Amino acid sequence: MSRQHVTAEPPRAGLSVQGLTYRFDGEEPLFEGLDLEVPQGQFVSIVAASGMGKTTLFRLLAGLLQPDSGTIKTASAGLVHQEQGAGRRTIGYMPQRDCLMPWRTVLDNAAIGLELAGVSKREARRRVLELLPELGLAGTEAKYPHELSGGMRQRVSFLRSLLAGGDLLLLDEPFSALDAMTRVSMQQWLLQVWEKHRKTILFITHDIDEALLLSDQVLVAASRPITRLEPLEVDLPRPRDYETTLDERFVYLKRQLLRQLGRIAPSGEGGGVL
Ligand SMILES: Nc1ncnc2c1ncn2[C@@H]1O[C@H](COP(=O)(O)OP(=O)(O)OP(=O)(O)O)[C@@H](O)[C@H]1O
Repeated sequence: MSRQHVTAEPPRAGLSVQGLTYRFDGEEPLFEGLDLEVPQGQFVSIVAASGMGKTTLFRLLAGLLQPDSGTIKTASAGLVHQEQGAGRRTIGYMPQRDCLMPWRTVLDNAAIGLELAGVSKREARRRVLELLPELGLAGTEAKYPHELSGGMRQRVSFLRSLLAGGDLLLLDEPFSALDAMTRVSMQQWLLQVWEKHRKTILFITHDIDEALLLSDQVLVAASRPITRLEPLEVDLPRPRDYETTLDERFVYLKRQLLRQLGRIAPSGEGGGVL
């Protein structure tokens, strides 16, 4: 993309949040006047300490909770919390645990988001079968969740969100329950899938290396209530793979990010996972 083009046409927002304020009944506020803009097709991660409200933010974005005030818009859905049905259908929400239904096969688990959005069972199954090989799930369509590894279950869960989410995917610590080796291979897998589909992704993680490896931008929440998210641009070239984590630039960005997080972690704590 040329510089001139970027100047003339700023990227369209995949997600635009303005003035978001929310508190649970009788609790301290979690968000106060929060603005958040995610350009369409970007991969953006949110890193924050436990209990700051990341999952609550996703539930607000998905339309599962109603903000006290503020607006939430996606590229095609318009106002999420006012056009509830339409808003929910265009956002794919992948929670921490895979939530696959044990009595449904891979095919039917992956297809359910489309079916709930009104797509016929036949068409939903066709779309799932088309994507299974690309997602490393060829030949698993008739299997049940208990017959799959943890990584495979997360791939099925991701596929369900990918198919259901028109233009925005919310991924809430999708790899946190996986062992270290599987986690690394799932990160590489997600990079490849995302580079092909280029959906707008908002990704929650406690893992700094994971955030830097995957993202175009990392957002840091430094204080509670969250009034702003401090951005760090991750200008590492793509395609990326695990070797990217050894680049000098990666290490530089990691230092920057740790500094930003220093505001919420005691100084001297330089670990990779919050
Ligand atoms: N239904 C609820 N009613 C009241 N308080 C809640 C409810 N759900 C969450 N909370 C509180 O809101 C705060 C934020 O919770 P949330 O799960 O969004 O945090 P988080 O940043 O995702 O945490 P973690 O990283 O540990 O998953 C916590 O203090 C939590 O106890």
